[in-house]
Amino acid sequence: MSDIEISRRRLLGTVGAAGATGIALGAVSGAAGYVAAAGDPATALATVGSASEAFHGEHQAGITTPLQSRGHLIAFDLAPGAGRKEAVALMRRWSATAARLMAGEPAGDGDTGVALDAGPSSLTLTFGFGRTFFDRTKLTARRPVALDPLPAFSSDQLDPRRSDGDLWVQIGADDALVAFHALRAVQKDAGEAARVRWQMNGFNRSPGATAEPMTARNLMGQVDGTRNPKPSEADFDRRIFVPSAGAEGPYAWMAGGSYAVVRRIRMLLDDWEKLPLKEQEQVIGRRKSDGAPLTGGSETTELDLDRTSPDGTLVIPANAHARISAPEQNAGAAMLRRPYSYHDGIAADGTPDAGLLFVCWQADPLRGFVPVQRKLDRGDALSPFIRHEASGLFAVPGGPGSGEYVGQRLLES
Ligand SMILES: C=CC1=C(C)c2cc3[nH]c(cc4nc(cc5[nH]c(cc1n2)c(C)c5CCC(=O)O)C(CCC(=O)O)=C4C)c(C)c3C=C
Ligand SMILES: [Fe+2]
Repeated sequence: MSDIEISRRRLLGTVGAAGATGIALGAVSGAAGYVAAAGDPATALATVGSASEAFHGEHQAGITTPLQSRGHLIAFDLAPGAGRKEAVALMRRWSATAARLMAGEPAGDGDTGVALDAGPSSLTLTFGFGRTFFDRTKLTARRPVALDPLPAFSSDQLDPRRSDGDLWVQIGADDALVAFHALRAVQKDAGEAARVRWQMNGFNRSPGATAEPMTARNLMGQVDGTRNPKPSEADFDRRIFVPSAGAEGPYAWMAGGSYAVVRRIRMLLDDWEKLPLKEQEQVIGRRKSDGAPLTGGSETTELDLDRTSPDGTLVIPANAHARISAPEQNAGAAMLRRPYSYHDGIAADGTPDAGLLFVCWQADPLRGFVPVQRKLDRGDALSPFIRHEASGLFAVPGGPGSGEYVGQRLLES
């Protein structure tokens, strides 16, 4: 066992016990620590590092996991000459690394030490296969129809170099160093087998930044995620995950899996921020302050899509984003949105290169992203303020069982 392994294991053991008594991680690692009484908001801050997500299970982690504060999305292409054999070895390496890192252990020999002193911090690594992966590995017969290319949308301005890819990895963590540590480990594990095609880095609010857990805000300042399907809802699994029951035939390997649509959506913030508050609210159909529908109530109140003002106009405009994207307006089409914000500095034209790394999950993109985006593309009031710049669609297999690696049921079928 390396020195790094010993010190991280020891630390985690201590934090596990400390979490129960409310002692901050900082106190354990020797930084300026404090003792918080149970129920004190400071207790929540103290537990950020010690929270962990399971690597094994029916579904991969990072789908229903609450939004983490840091994210990296990376697509890889298999190297020239690499095929199924190299893909198997790579998925084995990535899975072993993910299992270790998510448990708060070092990556193995040659660990960079970047995550030393930190707990797992809700780290997740989620792996997916793009359409081109199946040709490269001669598994075309096992490629699901759901991976057919997304249709072109009239407002798309997609950069092919930052789109698609053979393999996709989503990394999320509630600590920037823990996320970066995992990113480097994944890149190193790729070795000679795969090359980075594109990488995007994102963020969300840090846990503990608000007095109580709240729906996230995006860089336009809107409360974003209110009407996401909830795991407690009866139809959640059916909407988000490929059913396990009766899964057989060439696509049985996707049982318990999900399809991720990834869109890098630039926000034209200089234009948006000039728009008066009232007009911003009309664009979405919800209040900016608390996310409540313009028809009243609180964030979770149902939208009253039929309500009109005394002058006869709809209170939630016909082209409001929340109206157009609602499942009731799209034959029930729904998806789990799990985005990260991004900011890559100032573009050549002097405007912020910032927006949303929109990631959404569904059992079938044709009953999730595609019909909703078709509708939005035709008349969403938000369209003048956003630009879709990159796109990807990935088949994300179910979670690995004990002793399995991610994608084993595809690669060894
Ligand atoms: C095709 C799918 C969608 C894209 C692309 C999209 C981009 C996008 N959305 C916002 C901000 C908000 N979206 C909201 C709701 C909402 N959006 C979609 C789909 C896409 N959004 C759905 C399915 C829903 C839920 C509709 C419903 O069930 O009623 C909201 C309102 C609050 C909420 O429910 O989350 C906001 C705000 C931005 C800024 C954006 C691109 C940058
Ligand atoms: Fe939206």
